[in-house]
Amino acid sequence: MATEKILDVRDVSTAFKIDGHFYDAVTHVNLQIKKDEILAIVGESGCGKSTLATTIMGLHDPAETKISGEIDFEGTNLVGLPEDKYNKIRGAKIGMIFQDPLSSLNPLKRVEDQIKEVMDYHTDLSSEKKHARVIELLSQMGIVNPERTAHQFPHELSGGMRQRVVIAIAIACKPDLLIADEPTTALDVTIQAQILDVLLNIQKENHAGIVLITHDLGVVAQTADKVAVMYAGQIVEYGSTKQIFKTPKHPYTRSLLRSIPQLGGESDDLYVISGNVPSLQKMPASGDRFASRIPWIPASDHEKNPQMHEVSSGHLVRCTCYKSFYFPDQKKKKVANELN
Ligand SMILES: Nc1ncnc2c1ncn2[C@@H]1O[C@H](COP(=O)(O)OP(=O)(O)OP(=O)(O)O)[C@@H](O)[C@H]1O
Repeated sequence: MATEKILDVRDVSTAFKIDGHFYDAVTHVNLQIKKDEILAIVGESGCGKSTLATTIMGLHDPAETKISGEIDFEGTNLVGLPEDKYNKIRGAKIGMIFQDPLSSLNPLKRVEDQIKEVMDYHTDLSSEKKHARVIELLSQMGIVNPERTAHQFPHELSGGMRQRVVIAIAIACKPDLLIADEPTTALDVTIQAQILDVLLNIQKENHAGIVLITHDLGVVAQTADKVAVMYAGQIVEYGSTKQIFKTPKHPYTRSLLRSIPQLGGESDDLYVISGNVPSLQKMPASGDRFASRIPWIPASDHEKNPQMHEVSSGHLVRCTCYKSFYFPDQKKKKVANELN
């Protein structure tokens, strides 16, 4: 069913143990994904995107990580799920594509054996059927000579081919949910476009929900249905791709959009967001976490305990500071206009 919800992340926080103390890398995140939907998670490096993905995949050491909240995947809460049960879901019902295809592949095994491995674990298909599926998957990935590629080792393939193999492994068992963490970042621009096409085709054919993690807003504009903008472990804005690109509200979203020339509509000048994402130990305990990077906005414009506000149907923004936000050069222009 096109509107079936497959993932419901409710109030999820993930904290890492550093020097004996736990610090949040992901703080009270809520998001949902339906079948046939692509949700993009965007934000600078260090905002917690990968941590959220690996939390959903259950890839954290429980001794070093504290996870709270609920991750409802097709009716099963993944938080605290025993490893044997997780193993049945990972690879079969949830597939993951990592950024660097070379480190995701075993250099000593032929492509065919690596794709078969996941089927060996999750299916009881015969060897012939598995071979047929390998060839089908490699063809679906746009590989022109799948029999040849199936017999090659990773080092014999280009970066784009390797990423196609990684995607083939991730979708071999037709997962309902695919998590792609920066799937095109390590590739050059023309190959990036081909890999995005592959992902879009998979979504059409398999009707999977896709969580696409990226810092590339161009990729988001081309592919996503919905966007979650993450800053310092929190989602600061959430909405349809159209809402986020046409009527961005949160100062962070507006700053990200203005820092890419072709999509930011507020000025011709390229904008640089000053400062850095705070480290986990230096995360502000209260207030808008982005406030220190827009110091010209008075503290009184920020909420003390910023909440998500629905500004239009399905469009949520953290903190009311967006109401009075402006970029410094916009203020100068405004004053100049008033003086003339
Ligand atoms: N295992 C860990 N132990 C301690 N801190 C961690 C661990 N993994 C990530 N972090 C910290 O958590 C924060 C979020 O990191 P994360 O990798 O999730 O961000 P990201 O938005 O995915 O960044 P990138 O785009 O660079 O992958 C960062 O401050 C990072 O240093």
